[in-house]
Formats: sequence, structure tokens, C-alpha cells
Amino acid sequence: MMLRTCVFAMAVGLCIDITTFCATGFGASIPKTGPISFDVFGSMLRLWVVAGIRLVILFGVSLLTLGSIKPVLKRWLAVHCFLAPVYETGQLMLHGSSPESTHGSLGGPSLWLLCTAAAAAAALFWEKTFPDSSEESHGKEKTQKARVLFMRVLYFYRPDTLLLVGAFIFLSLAVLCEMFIPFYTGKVIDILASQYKWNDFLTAIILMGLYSLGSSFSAGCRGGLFMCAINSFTSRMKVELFGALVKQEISFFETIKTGDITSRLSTDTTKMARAVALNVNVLLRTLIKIVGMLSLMMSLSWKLTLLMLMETPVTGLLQGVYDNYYLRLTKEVQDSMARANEAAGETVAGIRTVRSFNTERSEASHYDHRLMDTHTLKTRRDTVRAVYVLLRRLTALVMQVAMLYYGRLFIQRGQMSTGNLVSFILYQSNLGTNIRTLIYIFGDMLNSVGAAGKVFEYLDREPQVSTKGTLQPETLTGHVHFHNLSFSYPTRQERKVLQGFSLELRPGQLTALVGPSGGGKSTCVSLLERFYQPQQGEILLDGQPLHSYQHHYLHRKVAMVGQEPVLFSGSIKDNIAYGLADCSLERVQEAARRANAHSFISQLEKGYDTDVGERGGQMSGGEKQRIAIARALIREPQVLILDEVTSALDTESEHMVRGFTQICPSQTLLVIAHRLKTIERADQIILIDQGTVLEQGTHQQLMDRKGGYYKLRERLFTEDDTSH
Ligand SMILES: Nc1ncnc2c1ncn2[C@@H]1O[C@H](COP(=O)(O)OP(=O)(O)OP(=O)(O)O)[C@@H](O)[C@H]1O
Repeated sequence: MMLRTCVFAMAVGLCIDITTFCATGFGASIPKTGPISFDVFGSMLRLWVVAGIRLVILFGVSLLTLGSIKPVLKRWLAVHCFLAPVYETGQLMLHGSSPESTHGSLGGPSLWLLCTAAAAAAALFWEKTFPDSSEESHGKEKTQKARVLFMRVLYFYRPDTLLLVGAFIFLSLAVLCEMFIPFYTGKVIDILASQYKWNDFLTAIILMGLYSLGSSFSAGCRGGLFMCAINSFTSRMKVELFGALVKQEISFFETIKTGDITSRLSTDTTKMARAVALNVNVLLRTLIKIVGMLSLMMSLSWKLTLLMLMETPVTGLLQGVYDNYYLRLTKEVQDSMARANEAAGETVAGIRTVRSFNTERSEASHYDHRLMDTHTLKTRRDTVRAVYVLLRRLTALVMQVAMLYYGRLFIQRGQMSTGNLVSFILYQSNLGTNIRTLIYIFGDMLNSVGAAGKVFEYLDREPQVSTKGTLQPETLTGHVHFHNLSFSYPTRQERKVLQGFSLELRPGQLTALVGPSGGGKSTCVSLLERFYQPQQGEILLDGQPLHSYQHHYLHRKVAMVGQEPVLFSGSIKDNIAYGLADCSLERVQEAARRANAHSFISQLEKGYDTDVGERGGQMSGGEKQRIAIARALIREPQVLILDEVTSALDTESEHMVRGFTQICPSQTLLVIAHRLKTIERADQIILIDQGTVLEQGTHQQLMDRKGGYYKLRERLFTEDDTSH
């Protein structure tokens, strides 16, 4: 019932509209020939007024029937009502009268139908390209965010203000000079076409030369200054970002892929630098050019200028649609290339595993598949580009033909000279390019600002494990107390790794953590190193919470040798003295002696200057661990943690670990060991399983108890025996 009323009311509305349209004589009321007269203007005015009245009627009917008018309907009604007067006015302006051929044999109803169909097509096209609804508000938000980000990038450019100001001055000069070249080209043609005056010709040629020279010189200076600003901004940004990244807590690096971080550092910082310097450069240059050229073109022929401007919405729409598709496809291509590179990188990094499992062929075909994906995406992207170029060229061609047609008409009527037409056409082709650039640059700027958003996201991120403690007592005994800890890893919050965990580590004592794999031993160490923050309970160091200690102080006093010690490329000396400025060779050697590393280092050809290779690749597992122990000992820590350190050491070094109590008599020693033999003499042994302390005592006490420790030991010894 409701729908029927609506359809009926809309039909009535359209009937009223078509009647008004025909009654006012659209397409018949304007004199077809003759100069523009008062009558013509009167008729024009009537057409516009009638269009307004029709719009009000149609709006009224729509409101009454539908209750509210959707934006798409509003656009359609507006175009539907105003298309005819716009068309008539355009014709009038170009021809000075409404030529007979304008509507041909089209009568009132046919013209009305044509306008309706054209308006519907335009509204549909608009709706498809720039949809409204929820996306509209999202788009607004995005633009607003982009603006804020853009201002922040600009703010970071402060140190390069001088360079940028210089660049903008040269930019304006270059554009201004460039703009006058077509103007003087036209002038020269006019001089040549008329009665030739040598002086005029020479002046025009000299001026043209000067403008060309000025434009080239300024463009060169502008480019140089902009590049300087971009490079200095990028380096500054990279340093800041890197500083912010290394401050983040460990779980941050577990959740974010390394590729993401490196791409922020390398690609996004450069992109955001370009967002301001290059894009603003192009934007300003294009804007100045467009305004300048438009005013020069208006002075040459305002009618042709209006005609030419009709191309802009078409180009804009075309560019908008293309940018959307092209950017999306480009991103897909980049992702797919990253996947292919990742596959190649993984294979090369794990070449030993690949060789031993004989998977060279399957890895190659895996890489091939990834490359094929990239290839398909690239082909699609290039096809989109080809279609776009074709359409763009076609639009430009149509405009060029129209321009030449009307140009000839105006020259015949004496409304412009041949030189003017040449200048105009030179400007027109240039203007088209500039308008396209302007539209593209807006999109690109949003994109670059998007990259800035990602960089700022990391830059603003507050590490979840704070490093803002201030405590730095002169003396520290190293008494550690794990107090009722509960912890789960941020990446696996549902699984409790430690639960109600309490433990005391005393200075001058060796404490050993033992237990089945996955029990939570390394987790205790990670918490003591403040890699993570426990969800419940706290760790006290000399009675003070761990987080209240100053970051550098804490990591000097609590040193650790991890399960897989990481060395950095550089000499052995640099690795041992890692993080300590001005550390003498004697100190390094002393630490190496205590770590039982001196003898093997001395046997190396370059001694302490031997390069350890990337990630210590040129050292054996045991050598790496001894260097890592020396690196820890040189800091003279009060709490020393050795995580699984015995696993890669030879028997001699195992003795050294057992002798740690002599090397560090007053320090707190914490050892995680699988070879239970090495910790028999420990002052206390803690058996950990499923995140809780199961047993605690000396070796003898635990053996007498015949509990978990006893069984673990039995099992390990049986395994050892069977393996021999
Ligand atoms: N970074 C991490 N993110 C999520 N879960 C982790 C992480 N590190 C360890 N775990 C999990 O926490 C539990 C305890 O691990 P932990 O490394 O502390 O055990 P462990 O007793 O040291 O074992 P092992 O003797 O094999 O080294 C395991 O189940 C492990 O899978």
C-alpha cells in the first residue's frame, strides 16, 4: 500500500516536472542565431529560474513521499533539473548564441528524457566511485587524522626550515619563469605571422630565453635543497625511531615481525619525509602553475578556458578510480614480493637444513609459486594502467579536437589570433598534466601520511615494562626475593607459566634451578632481567621492587649469560666490553681469564681483535659461551645468572662453572642446569615444574627425600647411560 502511494506520488511529481519542462520551452525558447541580446539573457535567466522551481517541486514530492531524501537522490534531482540550463548556457557562451545544431530535432520530452538518463548515469557513477553512508564518516575521520599527522611531520621538519624556505622560493621562481615560455612562443608566432619587426622578435626571443634559463636554474636549486632537507629529515627520523624501538619491552618484539620493524625504519621514514618535502613541492608547484596558467589562458580566451575546464571533472573521476585500483594493486604486489623474498631468505638462512633434508627442489618450486603470484598481480596492475592511459589519452584527444574546432571558429570571427591559439594549446596540454598531478598528489600525500602514522605509532608507544626507576644505591648485596609471582606471556595470556611462585636467592650462594623442560626456569630469569612484568606479585632486590631501580644500574648489577648467547659482529674485545665505554684491554683480558676464555683467544692469530663474524658465526658454541661469560663478568655484577650455560661447554669449563663460587664469593649466583652433576655442590637446588616450586634444598636433602629431584636425576642418569 505504502509502496504504491510512493510510486504514484513520484509519477505525479515527474509528470509535473515534464510538463513544466516542456511548457517553459527548453530547447526552443532561445533565439537560435544572432548576437547575444537582452532577450537571450532573459531566456537564460528564465531557464535557470524554472530549473530551480522544478528542483523545489521534486524535492517537495520526494520529501512528502519518502520522508527523507538520500544524498544519491539529491544529486540525481539536482543534475536532472540543472543539466539543461547548464548545457544551454555553455552553448551560449561558446557560440555567442545558441546554434541550431545544438539540439537537432530533439523536442521537449525527448530532451527531458535525455537529461533524466544522463543525470541518472552521472549519479550512479558518482555513487559507485565515491560511496556515501558509513564510509563517508570514516573517510572524514581519515582525512582529519591525515591532517594531524601531516602537521606533525611538518613539525619534525623544523630543523630544516631554512632549506625548505630556500627550496620554496626557488620553486616559485621556477614555476613563474616556466609559465611565461608558452606565452612568448605564441607572441613569436604572431610576430612572424604579421609584418615582421626585428626588434619585437628579438625582444620576445631574449625574454623567452631568460625565462627558460631562470626556470632551469631555479628548478636545479629547488631540487637540491629539497633533497638535502629530505635526507636530513630521514636520518633524524630513523635515529629517533630506532631509539624508541629499542626501548620497547621484549614482548613487543615477539608480536611484531622483524620485517615490519625494518620496513618502518627504511621505507616509511623515507615516505614520510617525502610526504612534506616532495609532495608539498609538487603540490605547490602544480597549484601555482594551475592558477597562473588559468589566468593567462583566461586573458587569451575565456570561452576556450571554460570549454577546457569541462575536461577536469572527467579527468578527476578517471584519476580517482584509477588511483584507488592502482594503489591497492601496488600494495598487493609489494606484499607478494615481500612473501617471495621471505621464502628465498628463509631458504638461504636455513640452507644446511634444506640440504640435509634434500628439499632444494621443493624450496625452488615454492619460490617459483610465490614469484608467479607476483607476476599475476603485476600483469593485472599493468593492465589497469594501460586501460587508464588509453582512456586518459582519449579524453585528452576529444578535448584537443574540440579546442581546435572552436579555436578555428574564434579565429574566423576575429576573437583571437593564431599565436594566441598556439599559446592556449600549449597551456592546455600542460594544464591537463598539472590537474592530473594535483589529483594524484592528494592521494599520494594521504598515503605518505599513512606511512607517517605507522612511524608515529611506534614513536609514541610507551614501553609496557617501564624503565623509569631511579634507585642506584652505592652498595648492593644482591639479595633477590621472588614474592608470590604469577605470570603468563603476553602472547599467550591464557596459559599461566608461573603461579604463586616464591623463591629467595642469597648473596654468596649458588642456587640451581632444575626441572623438566617447559617448567618455567628460563621464565624466572627473564622476569629477573625485567624482560617482562609479572601480572601478580613482585621481585625484590635488596628489599626494593625491581622496577624502582635505574635501568642502567640494574643491568650492570644483574648480568646474564643466556641459553644461546648472542655476539655482535666485531672483534672479541668489542664483544666482551659490550656496552662499556673506555674499557681497557687489561680489564677485558682479566674477565676473559676468569671466564676461561683467555687461552683460546690467545691462540687465535689476531687474539682479541679476531672478528667473531655475523652473530658470532665464526665461533664455536662453547667459545661463544665463554666470551658471553666474560662479557657478564667484566661488569662485576652482584647477581650473575647462567642459563643452561653448561650445555655447550666442555668438561674443563664445567669445572669452571662449579668453581664460580670461588670466582664470585660474595655474589648471588643463579644457574639453570640440565647436567645435574654440575650443581651437586649448589647451596640450594630448586625443582620447578609447571610454574611452581616443587622441592627445595641441598642435593643431599633432596636425594634423601627421594622425591621429584631424585626421580629426575635417576631418569637423566639412565638416559646418559643408554646414550653412552
Ligand atoms: N616468549 C614466550 N612466549 C610465550 N610462551 C613462552 C615464551 N617463552 C616460553 N614460553 C612458554 O612458557 C613455558 C615455560 O618456558 P621456559 O622457557 O620458562 O621453560 P624452561 O623450564 O626454561 O624449559 P627448558 O628447560 O626447555 O628451557 C613453556 O611452556 C613455553 O612454551
